[in-house]
Amino acid sequence: MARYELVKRSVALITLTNPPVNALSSPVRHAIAKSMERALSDPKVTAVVICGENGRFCGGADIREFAGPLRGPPLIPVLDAIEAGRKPVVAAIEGVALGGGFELALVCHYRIAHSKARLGLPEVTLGILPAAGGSQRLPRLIGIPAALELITTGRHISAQEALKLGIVDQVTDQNACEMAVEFALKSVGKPLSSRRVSMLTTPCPPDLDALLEAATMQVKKKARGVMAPLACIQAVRAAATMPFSKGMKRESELMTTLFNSGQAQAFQYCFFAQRTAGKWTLPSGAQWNNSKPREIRSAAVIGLGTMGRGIVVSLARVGISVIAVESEKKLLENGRQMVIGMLERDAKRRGVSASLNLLNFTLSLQDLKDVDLVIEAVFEDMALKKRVFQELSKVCRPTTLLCTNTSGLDVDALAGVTNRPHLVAGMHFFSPAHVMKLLEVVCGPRSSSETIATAMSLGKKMGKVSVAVGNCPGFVGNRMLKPYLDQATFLLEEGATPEQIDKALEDFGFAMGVFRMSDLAGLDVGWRVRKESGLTGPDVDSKNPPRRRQGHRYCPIPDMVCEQGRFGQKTGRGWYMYDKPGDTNAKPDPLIQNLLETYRSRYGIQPRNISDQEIIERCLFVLANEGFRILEDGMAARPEDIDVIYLFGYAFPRHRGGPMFYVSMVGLERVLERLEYYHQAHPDVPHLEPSALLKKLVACGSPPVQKWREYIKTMHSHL
Ligand SMILES: CCCCCCCC(=O)CC(=O)SCCNC(=O)CCNC(=O)[C@H](O)C(C)(C)COP(=O)(O)OP(=O)(O)OC[C@H]1O[C@@H](n2cnc3c(N)ncnc32)[C@H](O)[C@@H]1OP(=O)(O)O
Ligand SMILES: NC(=O)C1=CN([C@@H]2O[C@H](COP(=O)(O)OP(=O)(O)OC[C@H]3O[C@@H](n4cnc5c(N)ncnc54)[C@H](O)[C@@H]3O)[C@@H](O)[C@H]2O)C=CC1
Repeated sequence: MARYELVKRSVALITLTNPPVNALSSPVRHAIAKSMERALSDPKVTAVVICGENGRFCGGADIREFAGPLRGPPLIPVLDAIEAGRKPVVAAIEGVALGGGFELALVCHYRIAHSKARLGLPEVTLGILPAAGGSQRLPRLIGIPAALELITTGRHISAQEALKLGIVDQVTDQNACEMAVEFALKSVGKPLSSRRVSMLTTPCPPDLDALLEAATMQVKKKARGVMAPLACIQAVRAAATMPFSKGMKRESELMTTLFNSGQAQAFQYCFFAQRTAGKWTLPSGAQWNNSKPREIRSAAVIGLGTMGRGIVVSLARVGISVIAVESEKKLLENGRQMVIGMLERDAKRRGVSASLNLLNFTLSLQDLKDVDLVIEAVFEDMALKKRVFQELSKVCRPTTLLCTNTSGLDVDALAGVTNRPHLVAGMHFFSPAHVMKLLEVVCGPRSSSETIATAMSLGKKMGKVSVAVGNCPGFVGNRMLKPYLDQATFLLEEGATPEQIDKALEDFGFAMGVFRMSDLAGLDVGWRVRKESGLTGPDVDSKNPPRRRQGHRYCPIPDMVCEQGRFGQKTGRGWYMYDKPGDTNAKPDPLIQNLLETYRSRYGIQPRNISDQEIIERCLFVLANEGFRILEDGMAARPEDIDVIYLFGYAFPRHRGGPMFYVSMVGLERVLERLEYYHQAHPDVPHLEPSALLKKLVACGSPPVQKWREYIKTMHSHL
């Protein structure tokens, strides 16, 4: 787990050998401790270099070990021994030095980094803090403001920035390890006391309290209810106000609190869930590691509306040439201006030049003869989409992949009108498509493994988190959203207000409650869908029986809001009122209060006090209940995929781990019991009826979420 060799006759070279990221697992910590002992006790050795195999210094603690009790030597004494040693130790940083890996570098007396290396303390993103001395050493090395920013955000920095901040001593374009050996030889005999970071005094700014207060306000605003950034600030305060040994004690206490909070488990679950989601499988046995994606050099996007523009930007900025198609000259010109503006702003932000030369705009599908892949993003209208796919089928070469960005229509029905159903799949982006990280890759029953591999790999290339899902109405994300939104409006009928429901969800951790979010997205979108599916509109008999449509409870309040021309932020009125159209500051609107009161009295509904607990349970348990049904139906391969979809597509709070992880933490038995209770109270809401899988899991002793797959295995899978 670490190789020891003597180089240049007097330098002990310790190479961490724990692929893929040289994480500090128990055997690695053990090997470092033993190697250091050997180097310090060998009189031939005058200096030490620590590096990592395969061009990666160290990715930090082995996160998998956090799930169990500590085994092997604890990290802190191993690090302390390096710093205290009487021979100079140089860290040769290539690839990454993250978390415990960065802390390992901080105890070395010198740090040499390769110009492409990235450094950081990402612990906060795992719900913890740098607890192997990082929160105490970094402020001593670079001062409070810079350390505070790095520790509370977990941001990775470049070697150049690390040099500027004084974290590394030298940056090289050459082999960092060889440079470090030369550097180590030159350091022999030089005094080490000023190189021991723990011995430095933290440079303390005069306005320390104000600085920490401002940081506290900032993190509270950015990450509602998340404990780790606040603990990071307290640890940095300790570095500023306490001697090193006391600061270490404080760091350790804060770490223990975070570890026992449940939030750390949720964050760490998210880390692995995100990586698991890329590992797709199809019923044919084809999967991520046995299917080859095609390389996509050119693509076309049809429709330059809200979604199409963002998709064009996502493709062009990773070097794919794009032909963008619209139906009318004016719309094409408008789309062109928008896309160019978006690409230019994006390039400016990233400090690169905009790849405008990759763009072509046309009104004719005939121009798509030679593209490798097409993404259709026209209106959500099956007849229109079928016409487009038939046309594409004729125009594009037979090997071109045809994808649709539909948010819920039958991908296989579209495949069926083409001459290449195996090359058709869904690529469901989220709005705004150039910003949102999620991509649902919809696998139709006839999509080939190469098609899925290509869509997944293209998603990755565009920087998306891609999740393979089955072909059912709404796929995974939107299918689950419907019962969640329904519950929110049922709660309005029963006595709650939009403000109350939003506050409960925001206190839970969502950046925006369901009504504020709907105002942002636009209320007309859902209204159009409801009209098209016959749930509302002039032809629907809304009185007979009232508040029931297509056999189930139906809440017409969202339709009534839309009938008043209130489409959300863009019209300056929605569930809330805004000072002017486009404004984002939502204020409670007395007209909505009136509407709700009139509605309740018309239907003889006695409003009742609804607790925040009921809001959370009804909205989120029903969300997860649909997730269980999706797993039963084989439309998602595992609960982790559902959670990743909700984390990246619907901003589910990360410290709750996603809807499926959240209910597993609440306890499946309790969730089942509450769903049964609510279903009894509202028998006309089928989504409240506990799913068979939830019942099965409870009957099997409520296994942890990572084990659910074993119970789903026997069921029919579309993935
Ligand atoms: C009271 C005292 C207590 C003291 C406690 C001390 C506590 C600490 O010491 C604190 C810590 O370090 S916490 C860990 C901090 N490090 C990180 O957050 C880095 C996590 N990794 C990354 O960012 C990327 O993998 C990275 C940028 C490194 C590489 O990205 P890539 O895209 O190239 O590769 P991935 O697909 O992300 O990863 C490849 C495989 O490696 C697994 N992995 C990565 N980092 C890991 C890590 N740190 N621990 C365990 N497994 C890790 C990853 O899951 C993936 O596995 P497979 O999916 O199975 O291939
Ligand atoms: N808006 C959203 O938040 C999301 C929408 N989607 C899906 O993306 C698709 C597009 O939605 P939006 O961009 O919101 O719609 P949009 O109404 O903003 O844009 C659609 C565009 O397609 C163009 N178009 C229509 N027929 C065309 C044709 N035959 N050839 C070329 N262009 C044509 C229209 O002129 C319009 O500019 C829909 O299937 C929708 O369900 C998916 C995810 C999120």
